[in-house]
Amino acid sequence: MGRMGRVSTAELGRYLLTGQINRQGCLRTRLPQISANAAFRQKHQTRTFATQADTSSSSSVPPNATAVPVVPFRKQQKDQAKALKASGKKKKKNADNQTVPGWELTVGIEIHAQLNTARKLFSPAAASFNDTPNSHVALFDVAMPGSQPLFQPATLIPAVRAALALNCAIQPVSRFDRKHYFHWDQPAGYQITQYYHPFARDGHITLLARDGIPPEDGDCVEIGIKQVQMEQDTAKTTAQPGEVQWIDFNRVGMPLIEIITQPQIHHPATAAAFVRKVQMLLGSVDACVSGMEAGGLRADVNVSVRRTEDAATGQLGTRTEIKNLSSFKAVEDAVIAERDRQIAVLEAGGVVEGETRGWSLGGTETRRLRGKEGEVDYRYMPDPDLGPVVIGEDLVGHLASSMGMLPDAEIDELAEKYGLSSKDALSLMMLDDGARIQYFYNVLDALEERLEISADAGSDQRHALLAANWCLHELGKLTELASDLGMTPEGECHVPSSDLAAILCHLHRRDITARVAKDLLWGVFRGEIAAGDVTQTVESGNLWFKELSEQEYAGLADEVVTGETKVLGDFLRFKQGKAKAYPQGKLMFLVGKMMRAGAEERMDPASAERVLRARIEEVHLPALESNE
Ligand SMILES: Nc1ncnc2c1ncn2[C@@H]1O[C@H](COP(=O)(O)OP(=O)(O)OP(=O)(O)O)[C@@H](O)[C@H]1O
Ligand SMILES: [Mg+2]
Ligand SMILES: [Mg+2]
Repeated sequence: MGRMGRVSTAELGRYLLTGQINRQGCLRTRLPQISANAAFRQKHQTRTFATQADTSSSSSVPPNATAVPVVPFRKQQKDQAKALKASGKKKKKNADNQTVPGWELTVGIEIHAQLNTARKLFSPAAASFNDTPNSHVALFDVAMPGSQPLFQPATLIPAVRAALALNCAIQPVSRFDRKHYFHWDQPAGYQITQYYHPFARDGHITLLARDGIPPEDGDCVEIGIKQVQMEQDTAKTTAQPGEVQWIDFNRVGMPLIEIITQPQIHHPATAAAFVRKVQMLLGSVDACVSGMEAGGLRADVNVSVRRTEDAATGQLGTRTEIKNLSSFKAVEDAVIAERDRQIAVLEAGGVVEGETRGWSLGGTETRRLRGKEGEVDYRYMPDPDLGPVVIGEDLVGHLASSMGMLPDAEIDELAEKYGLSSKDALSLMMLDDGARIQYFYNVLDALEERLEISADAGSDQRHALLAANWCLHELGKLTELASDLGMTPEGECHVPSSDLAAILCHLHRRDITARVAKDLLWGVFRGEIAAGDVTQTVESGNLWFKELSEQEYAGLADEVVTGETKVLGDFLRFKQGKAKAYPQGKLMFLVGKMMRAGAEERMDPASAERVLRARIEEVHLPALESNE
């Protein structure tokens, strides 16, 4: 399809009859599959397990690992950052770059988020992600003459939930307008949107320090939300070499909400924190199931600057808008770059022009896309085919009362109940588009069942903290490689929650060592241990933890201390008050020696450390002193 050309009606007709235009190529790029197995083994020398179920060649690869060939977005970004560094254009660290003396930054954000619905906004075609291109298209979606919009009321459910999570007032009556502009991704030549009569207004969210706002913003900052409106998404286009664009009309007409903030953000990190928090809020009320990484959320940032002494006038500087940012980091980086560009223009005596600009991932500057917003006449007009949207108080009341706990309350609860740091709690909630926390709850349920602990019994929640740490950190290690956990929104992945619970149950009871537990995790992940077979694997591999006795530990401790007079001297100096800090490093050095000297599968590093420390204090130091 040529550049800037509208899709001809004839061509669309051909598509509708045969389903055959531009089917190919709209899929995400597929890179050669990386052998998860080989790379894991290289990186982590872990125990391997013979596959229980069968011995066919594919058995050691996790069931879905082959279906995840895409290089994770995070890794792409890391690579780009690396390349940038290597090219010598080293940037100032963002943390030190939140303010410019003499200038005030103002940012307002528009977020477009795909709603979690079964149908498109005005047609009964399925709203589905990543399906065969052009397979969910109704006549109306491609503006076939004679087709009419059919508002799908069910789309209001996630929309209203989202607006409630953003503390908005739901409007009893809202209306749809046509906003005209011509682009190949929009067959009708206009987008149906609610700009002038949105369904929700006057909201706000509160950003806390833990959300990542910079110290300049204090403990918390409230960002006003001007309005939330429903609108149609455009088709997805993929640029091809030779000025060709591939178009996927599956996305056209998908229901979006646009969230528009007041211009109340004054630091780059706050802009990123805002978008991150909105994503988390929308996910937590099930309004949106796919985040920025998956393209379900896109942000436009509006940036202006003014001299500090002009702040009293109440007049903001001229804004420019940077469209279509697709990561939190891009939001922060683009705001910094645009702020600095505008300041440079003004300091050189120029004027900032209102314009739309673009940003490339990993870039260092924004670039002009088109001129003054005011020059574009969208010719807004009420859509004559659509009546007003009337939202009843009963619906709003029902959705408000069935919404469940919002993220801030949940983070506080995770911290209070299980002793998680709020940083870890936040990470659990953000990972896998919100599915990781569900996985944690699944693991915790299964673990409590095995340990026969009732969910709210007593204050001893060490098992929950253990589960949280594994769901976050040990699972995180599995994904360090360009591989995927295959996490579903229901909180299940290549490591079934019941199997992780089995591993953690044995670990919690000290039936196995942490080392063995980690090996089991890798075994389950690689498919070498079939679902439900954890305990059997421990049994058949004779991996149970038969811990050394106290005497045996003591014997090993004495063995490794022998001849270490210099090291013992450090402990003595501490004992005699000649050194301030306990020589913990030296202690761990000796623990390491102990672990190597004994049978690893029979030793717990914590027990080794405890006995060693006692032996040094009670036996070896007194001996040393009496020798002096
Ligand atoms: N001087 C300013 N500096 C920074 N941000 C501003 C300024 N004036 C307005 N904004 C912000 O710009 C955004 C304007 O978004 P809005 O959707 O209302 O208009 P638009 O950008 O013209 O529309 P669209 O991009 O959807 O066609 C808001 O978030 C608002 O807070
Ligand atoms: Mg807008
Ligand atoms: Mg805008």
